[in-house]
Amino acid sequence: MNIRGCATAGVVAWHRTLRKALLGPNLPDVWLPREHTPSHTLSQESLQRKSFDVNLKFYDHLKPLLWCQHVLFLFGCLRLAIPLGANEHNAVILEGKPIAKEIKLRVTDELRRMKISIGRFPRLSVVLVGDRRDSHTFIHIKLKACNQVGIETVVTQLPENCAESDLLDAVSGFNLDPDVHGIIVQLPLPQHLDEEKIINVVSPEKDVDGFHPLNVGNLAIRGRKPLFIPCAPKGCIELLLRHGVEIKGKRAVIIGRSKIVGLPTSLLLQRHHATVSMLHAYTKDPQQITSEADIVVADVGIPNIVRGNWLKKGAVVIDMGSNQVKDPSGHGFRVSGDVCFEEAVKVASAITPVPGGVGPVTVSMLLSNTLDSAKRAFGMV
Ligand SMILES: NC(=O)C1=CN([C@@H]2O[C@H](COP(=O)(O)OP(=O)(O)OC[C@H]3O[C@@H](n4cnc5c(N)ncnc54)[C@H](OP(=O)(O)O)[C@@H]3O)[C@@H](O)[C@H]2O)C=CC1
Ligand SMILES: Nc1nc(=O)c2c([nH]1)NC[C@@H]1CN(c3ccc(C(=O)N[C@@H](CCC(=O)O)C(=O)O)cc3)C=[N+]21
Repeated sequence: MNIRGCATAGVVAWHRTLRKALLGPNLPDVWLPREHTPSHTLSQESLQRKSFDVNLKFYDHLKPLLWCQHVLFLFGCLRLAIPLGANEHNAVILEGKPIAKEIKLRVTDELRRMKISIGRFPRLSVVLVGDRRDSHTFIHIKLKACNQVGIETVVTQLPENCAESDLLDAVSGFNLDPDVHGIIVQLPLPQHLDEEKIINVVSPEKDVDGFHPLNVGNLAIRGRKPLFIPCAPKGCIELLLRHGVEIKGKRAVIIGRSKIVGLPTSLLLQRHHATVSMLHAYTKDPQQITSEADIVVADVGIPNIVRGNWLKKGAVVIDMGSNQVKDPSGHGFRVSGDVCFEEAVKVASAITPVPGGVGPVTVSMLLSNTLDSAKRAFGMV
């Protein structure tokens, strides 16, 4: 596949008053029966209409000037002659940072009240095996966020070649510790360790990643409620809902079927009554299938694999990719999404940026899950 380099374009941030979303620190119920499923106000059509309205207003202002067809013609020629700049597109930019900020404030406030009322606070234990650059980056981001809101953290770092029993012992220790409310084992693990075995050992009550089979199973089956929903998929849905993107009845394509993102995102989108297709490494003609989707979620781990010509005009694009790539300048690394932003932004009606899209919301969901876990442990729910 031809994957062209595609730098993330600088874009005008689009801010919209944040509506109270359905998923947040208090995890309101998304498992309502069909008649109660909220319909969201800003559909894709209206997202498109919104940008169209902006264009109309722009031309309204120009109307007095465009007093004859000659001027119009001249303007048209000029317009065509100037190459489209990075900001001249119609897609709404689905910013994640303001959402993450708001969730963090709510978590901070709840934690403050928790400390005042019972003098206790949540603690998150993080287990890191090996020395992967990206794992270090992700853990640094999570620890920083915990520190900002007042969640205590404990990090256990094991060497790349550690024995499976060392890792199992570390997790079991955290399971037994009543002062630990959340446990994450950073993935991926080195090849010699059995990922599924480790995940099975994490107590489902402390599984703030939502990867334990009990939590995944309860997410998968209609009418059941998991203790935790995985953070990135929860962030994806939160972002869609807060930006008023209608999910019900829409065709969603998820590229990637990982347990961290793709699979649970498909389950959540189905909970919200989307019709979901899953694409993976063996899918034939992913471009054709993706081009039929109203909502596209990219979770592949390959920079810029999703090109502009994969997308239906007006699709909503959620780029979950967070790939560290060497900076073209030769100095250090930068983060790149799975979607070629520069191309997609011209076709989509709304798109998440990388960085600053789903990533920060994912991290705020980890804080929210840890808070929920502590509340359950303290009998506050
Ligand atoms: N923003 C966020 O909050 C988060 C971002 N991420 C990012 O998401 C990306 C993916 O991570 P993760 O889910 O852990 O990755 P995995 O490697 O676990 O999964 C990748 C998926 O992509 C599929 N795939 C691989 N190549 C192709 C292809 N050519 N066409 C279609 N599908 C393909 C694989 O298919 P198959 O199953 O057949 O192998 C697999 O299902 C990374 O960039 C990661 O950093 C991850 C978590 C959170
Ligand atoms: N047990 C486990 N749980 C995870 O949740 C988990 C994991 N393992 N392994 C790896 C993936 C990846 N992941 C991300 C988290 C935050 C950003 C994030 O905040 N990204 C920033 C940029 C980050 C950067 O600068 O590199 C952004 O998009 O703005 C991205 C990706 C969680 N994961």
